[in-house]
Amino acid sequence: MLTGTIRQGQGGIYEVETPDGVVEASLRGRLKRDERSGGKVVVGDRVDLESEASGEGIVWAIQRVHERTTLLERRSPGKAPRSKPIVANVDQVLIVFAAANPDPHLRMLDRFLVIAGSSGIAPLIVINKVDVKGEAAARAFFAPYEKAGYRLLFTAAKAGIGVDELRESLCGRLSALTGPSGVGKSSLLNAIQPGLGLRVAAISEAVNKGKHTTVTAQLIPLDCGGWVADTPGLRELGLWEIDRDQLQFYFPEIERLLGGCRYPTCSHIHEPDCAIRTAVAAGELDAGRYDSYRRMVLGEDDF
Ligand SMILES: Nc1nc2c(ncn2[C@@H]2O[C@H](COP(=O)(O)OP(=O)(O)OP(=O)(O)O)[C@@H](O)[C@H]2O)c(=O)[nH]1
Ligand SMILES: [Zn+2]
Repeated sequence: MLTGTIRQGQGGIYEVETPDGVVEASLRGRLKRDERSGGKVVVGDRVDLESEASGEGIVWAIQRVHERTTLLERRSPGKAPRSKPIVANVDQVLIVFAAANPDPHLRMLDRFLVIAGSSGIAPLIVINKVDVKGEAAARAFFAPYEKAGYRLLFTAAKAGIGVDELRESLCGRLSALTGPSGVGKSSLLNAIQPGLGLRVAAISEAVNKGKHTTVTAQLIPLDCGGWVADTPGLRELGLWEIDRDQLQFYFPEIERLLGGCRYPTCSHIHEPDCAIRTAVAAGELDAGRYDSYRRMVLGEDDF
């Protein structure tokens, strides 16, 4: 028996990374029936394999899926909301934005942070292209995020700023990568490990060409151990639905103030004596972050 990690899966055949190398495996028995009824084995899943002799030599069968630590799912809105699992066992979500070129869209960053938070996965915010306007300016601009308690890394892919630190954060872990187009995701990955960005870009390209129904997430192995997952589904932000009354828990700086409002069921939108709105008025809570919260609660955060 072998234990491994699913790196890729298509048409019922899974590529599994094991201590003995990468093998191909397929589902057997109960797992196969589960698959038909909607239960899914996804990229990142840890699985037990058993070998079966066949005419073509040894074939591997997936016998058991280990319990998942986390699961990134895409939740589609609609009358019958469906959730589609994308990647299992992600340790951190890397959210890459540029300090400039393109200018950062903070309301979009907030949306990414809520998705990570609601999935129970630690986000790591990477601010790239700090060479354009300087690192000090970038740090000042993103100060509300540091204050909220998020971890930020400031990088410049070409100048090599922050690249070693980023590599260190990735080694030995399974990281999901996301962020808008043109912020330098591929450039950063190439700086970490030559050729890495190219592999990820090839996946994104297939997705952008509208083939995303057949392209699933893939784990790309790192030389230093661990993987980067390019998760096409994570980019389709409009399709993620988050329970509105849960949103307050995914803004850490709002969550810390909970309990201070007059009404225990306060939505922090219109009620009197709201601790959150009081903090915004006093300049203690970032007005932009609150605006994101408000728009998400009211369903006005489409972009
Ligand atoms: N000044 C500066 N330019 C950068 C930096 N990193 C990347 N770029 C440039 O920004 C542009 C976009 O970089 P990519 O690495 O392709 O960005 P991406 O996020 O992978 O873009 P998509 O593939 O569209 O998602 C390229 O012209 C890069 O040369 C940086 O740190 N500083
Ligand atoms: Zn309130």
